[in-house]
Amino acid sequence: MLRAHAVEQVRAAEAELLARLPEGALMQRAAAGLAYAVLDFLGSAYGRRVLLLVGSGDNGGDALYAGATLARRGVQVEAWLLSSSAHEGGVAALRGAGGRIGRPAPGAFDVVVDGIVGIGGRPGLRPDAVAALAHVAGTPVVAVDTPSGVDVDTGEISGPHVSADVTVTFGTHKVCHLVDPAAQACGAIHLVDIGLTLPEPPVEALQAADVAALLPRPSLDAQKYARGVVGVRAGSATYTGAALLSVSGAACGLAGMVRYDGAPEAAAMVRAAHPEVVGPGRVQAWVVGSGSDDGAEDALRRSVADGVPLVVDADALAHAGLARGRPAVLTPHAGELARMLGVERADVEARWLDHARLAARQYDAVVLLKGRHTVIARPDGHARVTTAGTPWLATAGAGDVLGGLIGALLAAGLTPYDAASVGSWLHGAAATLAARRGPIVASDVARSLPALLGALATP
Ligand SMILES: NC(=O)C1=CN([C@@H]2O[C@H](COP(=O)(O)OP(=O)(O)OC[C@H]3O[C@@H](n4cnc5c(N)ncnc54)[C@H](OP(=O)(O)O)[C@@H]3O)[C@@H](O)[C@H]2O)[C@@H](O)CC1
Ligand SMILES: [K+]
Repeated sequence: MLRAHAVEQVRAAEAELLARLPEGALMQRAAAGLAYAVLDFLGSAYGRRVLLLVGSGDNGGDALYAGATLARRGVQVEAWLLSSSAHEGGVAALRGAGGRIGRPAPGAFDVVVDGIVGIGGRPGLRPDAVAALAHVAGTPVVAVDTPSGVDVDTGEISGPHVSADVTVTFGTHKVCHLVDPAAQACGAIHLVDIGLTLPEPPVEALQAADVAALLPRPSLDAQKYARGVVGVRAGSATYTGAALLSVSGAACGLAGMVRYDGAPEAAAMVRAAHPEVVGPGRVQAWVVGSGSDDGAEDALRRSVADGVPLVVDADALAHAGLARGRPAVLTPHAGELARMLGVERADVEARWLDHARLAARQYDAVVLLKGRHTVIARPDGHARVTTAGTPWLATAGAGDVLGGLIGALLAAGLTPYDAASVGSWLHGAAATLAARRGPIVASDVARSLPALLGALATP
């Protein structure tokens, strides 16, 4: 599990460790990891030029000590101090190693190291930092701990900030490394272990091993009903494709049986494409809403009346209040969530985590907010972020496949929170697998699921 902690938790863990270590030891660990990450990025040391942008705190200290290590390896290191004060030990170390302090000499740099602010920074950048970044625009950036200027605990961006190619962080991930839009400003993330002992994090991201451990597997004496029956109430005479795609996600093999309950035109197409799918009857989970047109409210009412877990998607989200307090996963994109909360879409896109949590609380259900990094929030505020995926997944009908897949996981007995986060991860990973062969459409995602599940050792 990839865990993202709050600054307050990191500070407490740091204090506990600092009390047991010689002075400066923790910063040396961080700086050593940073120096090797920069060397790795450069690919060689001798004759390369690195500019450190240094703020007043320990974030700048990390950059300066790492700069000293790089200078000793033959890198030409210059440090541009952006504040009237800078970490004294770090400045002395860089000078001692032959680094230069002051405004940068003319000529191009191979890398800029952003040591302006880390977890002690307030969102936004001061004018000096903005001017310094403009001066080196176009040079690759390695950010120390966090890209300066982003809001570390929320992933929000409210002013100028650094956009990094790599972010080297210490001890644990922070929320801004996972949650957009800040996560997009991090580039690739490299975690350096510095020995912190941390409590449960507020945000986490499932990894392949977590997904494999949570996947439902048939028992030795399995029978189809016990493995779970998932029912799909999606699609209509007008939107037959939504029925097919939702069923293709549900028919991933993770539940024992799929039932389809919808318009005869759609049902005929579903039967032709998926002969194993049967008609309406008892189910352990319902998937409701995609392409349901004006039948969405009725479909959701009937599904809620069954008392089983639900996936509420698309047209049914306008009636999501019917599912309040039920074991349910609501799967809006930003526009749908904005309508559910009565806010602007731009507000949701500026504050993903906050809005996903707000909706989860308000609807008393798990909310899966679809985006580049999908956020899954529980009513108690705990959240997971899906980092598996590919930009090719931004394609019509992909959400239908996701709804069906989550429904299968619910029917198989996963909690709504696990079903949503495992389903979202599988969906992203299946799309990534499919996109190896070229551009994809939604049905390619469903078609890639068996190979992905096989690789995760399902049987
Ligand atoms: N925790 C750990 O385990 C470890 C932490 N380590 C490292 O320490 C870092 C945290 O260091 P930190 O606490 O000194 O804070 P930091 O981020 O350098 O900011 C400091 C000062 O910046 C200023 N400032 C604020 N906002 C600003 C802005 N927008 N733009 C410009 N300036 C701004 C403000 O001072 P002011 O100028 O307002 O007086 C503030 O006090 C952490 O990210 C990691 O790199 C590792 O070495 C070892 C393990
Ligand atoms: K930084």
